[in-house]
Amino acid sequence: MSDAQTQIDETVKAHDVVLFMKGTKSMPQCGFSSRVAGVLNYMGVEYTDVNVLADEAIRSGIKEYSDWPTIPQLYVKGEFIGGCDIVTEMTLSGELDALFEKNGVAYSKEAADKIREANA
Ligand SMILES: N[C@@H](CCC(=O)N[C@@H](CS)C(=O)NCC(=O)O)C(=O)O
Repeated sequence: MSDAQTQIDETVKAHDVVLFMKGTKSMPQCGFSSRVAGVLNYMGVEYTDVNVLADEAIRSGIKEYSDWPTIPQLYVKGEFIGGCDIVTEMTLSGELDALFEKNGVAYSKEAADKIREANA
């Protein structure tokens, strides 16, 4: 594995929830990243953010790692979950709640319900 692949692999295995994004969770620099970070922030999920704009090798490396062409990318327990569209759909369908519950990731169900109510 290249250095970037090793670094990515170690990061997603060391933290329960990791979001590769443009910018940071407190200052996203792209609407798609902002949306996923916003959902996780609102749901009170503890997660590690990796700013791909800070490292070109990670920006290209994460696409190779997941075989997914875009950023953001959400990982739970080392597994690639999806980007903005998938995470949005999973939030609205309740699949994200189920995924967090299955993996013992703490989140606010009340906040998730509020997102669903607002988008009903
Ligand atoms: N439909 C995508 C939207 C994300 C997207 O299109 N990201 C683009 C623009 S931020 C991207 O990562 N392009 C490759 C790059 O900038 O390296 C999703 O669901 O996440």
